[in-house]
Amino acid sequence: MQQCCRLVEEIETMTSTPHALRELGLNAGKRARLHRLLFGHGLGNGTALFLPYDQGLEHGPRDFFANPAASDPSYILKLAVEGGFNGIVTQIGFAEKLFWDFAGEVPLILKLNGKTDIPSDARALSPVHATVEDAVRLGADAVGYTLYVGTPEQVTDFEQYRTVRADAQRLGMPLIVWAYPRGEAIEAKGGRDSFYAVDYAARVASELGADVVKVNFPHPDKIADVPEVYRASFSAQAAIDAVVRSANNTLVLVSGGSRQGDEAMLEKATRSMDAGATGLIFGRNVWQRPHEESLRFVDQLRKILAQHARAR
Ligand SMILES: O=P(O)(O)OC[C@H]1O[C@](O)(COP(=O)(O)O)[C@@H](O)[C@@H]1O
Repeated sequence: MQQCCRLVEEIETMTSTPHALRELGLNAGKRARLHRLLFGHGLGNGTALFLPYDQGLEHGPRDFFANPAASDPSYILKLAVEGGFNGIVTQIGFAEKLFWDFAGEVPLILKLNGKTDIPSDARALSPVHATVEDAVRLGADAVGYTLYVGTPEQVTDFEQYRTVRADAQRLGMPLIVWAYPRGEAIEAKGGRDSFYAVDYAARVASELGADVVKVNFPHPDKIADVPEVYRASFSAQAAIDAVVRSANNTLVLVSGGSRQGDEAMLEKATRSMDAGATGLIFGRNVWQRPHEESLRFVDQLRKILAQHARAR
């Protein structure tokens, strides 16, 4: 019994240490761009608030029903500038045709792959349709790649990812991996939001050389993989702490997900930053509401980030 309590205590005191940028072993280009993203925009304190805008591809126009104005990318760009975001994530189409209007005002993260949700997720694979060279040409400060961890297409995904990673390394472009567990095998092990799946995906991204990993917040009740001895004290905070630890020297961004109440989102944000995450990447929870309300919500998120400055 005593031994068990000691183990629980030891794990609980292994708090996640946020890494300083200079400790990450990045090449000069990656470090310069990440520095610009984290210290030259947003609050400029090393934390980040990113605005993802690829849901029109990933989910379809239904995501804009709650706030039809948000289907216009110019509306979102304006929101990103007014909200003081560290960057906006778009696919190549909007980056090519619309971004020039706001060039330099808000950093671009070019998403290199993406898919629709029309076919089932059982064999999910996100095809690449833009290159790291496109990102350089468009003045982007990072690229994004969705890696579906656990699907039968994982082998192809890893091969595709290898080329992107090598290009990003060569061109000094920070690589943000959307580490998303998917497929039947994952469902059988507790589901895409289980602790097992999210924690494993964070580790995979880190081992495969991601500079930044984007994860969903793990569901604290889905903890099948947590050793019995630790289970009784397992909490939402312990779950996200462990995920940040698994990401190791890869910076962590926590995803928003579908629209929830503000209280739940602010709690998720606080827990993530307390765990050592670098920042948040919230889309639908920001723009599926009227403009002024979006800005008020962003302001609350910024207050949380302001309390969690990170080292250079
Ligand atoms: O695969 P999912 O969970 O349906 O969601 C994917 C979407 O979520 C994001 O990763 C984050 O955006 P949200 O904050 O709107 O969830 C988007 O980049 C992407 O379009």
